[in-house]
Amino acid sequence: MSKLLRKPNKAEQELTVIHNVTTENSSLEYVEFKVVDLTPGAKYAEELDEKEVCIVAVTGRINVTDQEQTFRNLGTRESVFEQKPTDSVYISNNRSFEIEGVSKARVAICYSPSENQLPTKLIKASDIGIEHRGVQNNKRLVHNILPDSDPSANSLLVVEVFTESGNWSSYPPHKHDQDNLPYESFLEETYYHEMNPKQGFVFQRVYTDDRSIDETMTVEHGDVVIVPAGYHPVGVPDGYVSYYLNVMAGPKRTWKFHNDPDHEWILKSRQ
Ligand SMILES: O=C[C@H](O)[C@@H](O)[C@H](O)CC(=O)O
Repeated sequence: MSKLLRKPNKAEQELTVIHNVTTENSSLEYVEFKVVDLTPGAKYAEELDEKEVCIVAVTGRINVTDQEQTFRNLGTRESVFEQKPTDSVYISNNRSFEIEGVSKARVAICYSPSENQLPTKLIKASDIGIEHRGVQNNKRLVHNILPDSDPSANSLLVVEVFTESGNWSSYPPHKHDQDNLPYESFLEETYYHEMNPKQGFVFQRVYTDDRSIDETMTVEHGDVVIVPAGYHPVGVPDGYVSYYLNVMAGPKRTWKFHNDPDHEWILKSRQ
């Protein structure tokens, strides 16, 4: 199995760590990512050092505290495929946090480096920027949870994307693996995937210009794909809807991607 593909832990306890992608157990240097499942009353707590987090109520309802403020009953959906934005909380470096399950909940904890402590921020579902991107078979719905236009974070970018049956996203293939602004930024990335129906799959290719990375993966419900570098398109088979949550981070908090020149004609042919 590809080293870029992570399968979910399927144990079921009060607190279950479904995924734990770290800079120690992956090739990433900026992005870290956890998915935890909580039953009602179960708690997950952590002390942050030089990292910031965005805590996303993926499904179900949670309480979140940074020991100074407490945000209660966060979360707006039982399934991501209700396709409505959800609540998140940004917490900066050198703070601690605790997440408590109010209902059965799945929570994404998105990490990146941070040295300049910023205020904790509730990112309300109602404040999420919604984008309908693409045309023809590249249509996708984007919820910008923590985009580079929001100055609330030091290095973290978080977005969730819905791609309908028979469509592609992160397509035409693009990459952001060069620290070369204004032309391209260097952002590592993780994808947390869900499928509807659950037995579905998508194909995701991660590849570099020199093909030193060239992995095409069959990605299933609950899988994580790690993108240390390279283009990273996603194709969704007929009959299924794809969801993924992206975490991005790098030396500069700017999302400036570069399209694969072999496929950029697709965009130009539709102008
Ligand atoms: O670089 C960002 C990720 O590849 C996705 O968020 C992608 O941009 C989603 C899309 O526009 O299709």
